[in-house]
Amino acid sequence: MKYEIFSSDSNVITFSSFGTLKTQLNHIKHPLFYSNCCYCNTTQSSFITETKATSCDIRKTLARMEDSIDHLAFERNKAQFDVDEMKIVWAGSRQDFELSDRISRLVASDPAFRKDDRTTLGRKELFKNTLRKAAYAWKRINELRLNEQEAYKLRSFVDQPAFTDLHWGMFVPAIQGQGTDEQQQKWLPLAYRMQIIGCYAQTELGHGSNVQGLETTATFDPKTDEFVIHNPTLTSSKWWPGGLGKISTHAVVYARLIIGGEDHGVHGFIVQLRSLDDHLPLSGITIGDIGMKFGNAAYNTMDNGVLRFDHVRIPRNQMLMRVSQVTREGKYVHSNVPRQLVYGTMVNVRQKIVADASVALSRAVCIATRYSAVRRQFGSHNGGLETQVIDYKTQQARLFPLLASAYAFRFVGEWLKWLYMDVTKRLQANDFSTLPEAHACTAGLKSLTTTATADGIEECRKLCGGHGYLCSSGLPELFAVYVPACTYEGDNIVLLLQVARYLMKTVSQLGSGNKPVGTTAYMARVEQLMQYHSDVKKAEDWLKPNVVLEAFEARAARMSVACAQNLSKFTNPEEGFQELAADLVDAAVAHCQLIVVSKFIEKLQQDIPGKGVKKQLEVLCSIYALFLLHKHLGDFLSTGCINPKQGSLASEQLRNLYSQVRPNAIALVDAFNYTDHYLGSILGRYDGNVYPKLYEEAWKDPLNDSVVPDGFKEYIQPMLKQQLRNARL
Ligand SMILES: Cc1cc2nc3c(=O)[nH]c(=O)nc-3n(C[C@H](O)[C@H](O)[C@H](O)COP(=O)(O)OP(=O)(O)OC[C@H]3O[C@@H](n4cnc5c(N)ncnc54)[C@H](O)[C@@H]3O)c2cc1C
Repeated sequence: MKYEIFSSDSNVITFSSFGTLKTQLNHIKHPLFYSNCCYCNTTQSSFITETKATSCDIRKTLARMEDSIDHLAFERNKAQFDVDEMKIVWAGSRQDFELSDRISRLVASDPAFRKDDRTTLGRKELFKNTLRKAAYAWKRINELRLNEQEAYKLRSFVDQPAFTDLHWGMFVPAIQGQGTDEQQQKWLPLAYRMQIIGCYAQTELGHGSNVQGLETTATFDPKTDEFVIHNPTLTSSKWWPGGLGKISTHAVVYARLIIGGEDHGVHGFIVQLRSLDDHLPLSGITIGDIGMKFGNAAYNTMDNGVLRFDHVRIPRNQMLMRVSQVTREGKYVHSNVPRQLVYGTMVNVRQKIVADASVALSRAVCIATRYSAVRRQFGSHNGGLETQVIDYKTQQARLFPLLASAYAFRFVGEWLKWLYMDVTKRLQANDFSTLPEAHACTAGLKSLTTTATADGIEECRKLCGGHGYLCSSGLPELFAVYVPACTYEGDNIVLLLQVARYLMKTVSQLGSGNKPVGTTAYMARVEQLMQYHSDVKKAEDWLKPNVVLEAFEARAARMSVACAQNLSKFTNPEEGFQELAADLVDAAVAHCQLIVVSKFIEKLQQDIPGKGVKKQLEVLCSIYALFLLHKHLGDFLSTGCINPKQGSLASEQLRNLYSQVRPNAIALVDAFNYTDHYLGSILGRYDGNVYPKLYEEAWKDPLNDSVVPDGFKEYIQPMLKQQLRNARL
């Protein structure tokens, strides 16, 4: 089909494949199309209009029209549920939805937050661009008088890691959690107004996971009533803290407290690093950035830093003294505030990481799902359309479990937020009974969700074929920014080993009257779970929440019990723990997967309004659980929880579920309500107008600034002309 427009400058503009032109003409009501538009009234195969507009006007108008076409409308029309209601479920509440929606649009519509050229910037330019955005964001936060939650949202939608993340996310909470009332009164108002900027300096060149191995010292000098902060070795240099390299004026520095030659272990100290006037490092301090990190742009917007102290003195009252104190006389005393309070802060930080995992995974899934509906490969008959790649069963089997995981992580994150509030309330009432379990549970969920998200983003990149590898797909940068989440705030394996220790302790106490609590409560039924055999007889049986839950409980309990039995064979339990570490990690993963599955099921027991919304969530919940069962079939079979036939029935059911998700896939990712700005992906554009935009984007690359590249004359021409021997290389 061919469409022609004759313009006043006698140009004929020809267009093909304008299937939706007619509806668009009615919608746009551009004066250009009011007269002589025979296409609107006839069914003939060409569209001819004469107009006084110039060809340039027409091209622009048609480009605008093209932009207003929703290429995914036919997919959206297939949805069997109320997307607006799902948006509210995803956001947590109507209020949360409205807040997110408002702030994300505010950021998206402000050209100062543009980020489409970010991956082509050099490090210095990129860093300056980050500083400008951070300062502008802070200005807008103040101008608009945003509250804490709104300000947090604004910073996240700006979507560019910056020193402010550490200031608000680590420095402020460290003082809130570990500072005395007096210290909080002194430092927090300065931090809240950003009159000082802080970071969290724990990790050293030689030690990260093993915090007790830190070497920086803080030696008390009773003569001057000061601590002397010092780095005795190269490996004791602080290394990694975000915001430290170039920006922070202050840091919470973790160092070994030494009094009268006695080592009292690692404590936190507030240390000023740079002058508040000229930003130069204070005397005795060496400080800088640790260098480029993985990926283009990505986390290179952050100044992760190196820091060394050469006998730097700070007043005694800058040790964070909520839990333990050093008196004027140099006595080390514990306050009456319990040490476990520190774990409360950790629970808070980790629950935020779990919430962030669902956001990062859902962004990647949104991009891959939309693009999979746009992309067509093979399957054309008689010149018809090729198959959308989302219709390939292999694509569905890779993509839909990730979609389900994004929802699963969203709900477990929501539950963790509740858990943190519950723990806080209990701590205030001096009830520490649930703290170890909450601590193990958040450590495990941090590990599980960040690992699955990092792997999931990479899978989404592959799901987008070659174009997924382009920076303009948004996926390489998303991956590069996200992947260190597997390492910071606790290496994921080290965390799983902590969970395993907690599980072994729980198993060892079974029958002792110490009842397992919270997420380990199922262990109380260990005898029953050891006898369990699934009674699944047909594929649909796997849709029953209780059937799934019992299988997951039995698998987790049996893996823990097996580890405990194997451990008991070792005379030295620590040696046994090291030897069996890989099995222990598997047991911890099984336990954490059970938590996610059970929290998804619990969510479905709530009243969820909106046409078809609950049904969709039920499908996703079953996909999440059965996908895990399929992936870890070896665990379920070797522990004897299910038999091979039941395993293949689960796979059969999974295939059915994928078919049920297919018509709803686009609407399910629309429910995340991400703006195109936030997604930052041409492949994931809401309107699905992928190809023209990819084409346009290519020409914006700095390499295309000139037709003949810089360097041609010196290096390529001599090669072509066989003159390399004389060339100055
Ligand atoms: C982007 C980024 C930002 C960061 N920001 C900050 C910050 O703001 N402030 C800060 O203080 N730090 C920060 N860090 C540091 C981070 O917290 C540490 O890197 C992290 O704690 C891991 O410690 P590590 O690097 O020493 O790893 P290691 O512990 O050396 O890990 C190396 C390997 O050994 C394994 N391993 C270690 N111990 C064990 C064990 N007991 N059993 C089995 N395997 C083990 C690990 O699984 C891993 O595979 C940041 C790191 C990154 C990457």
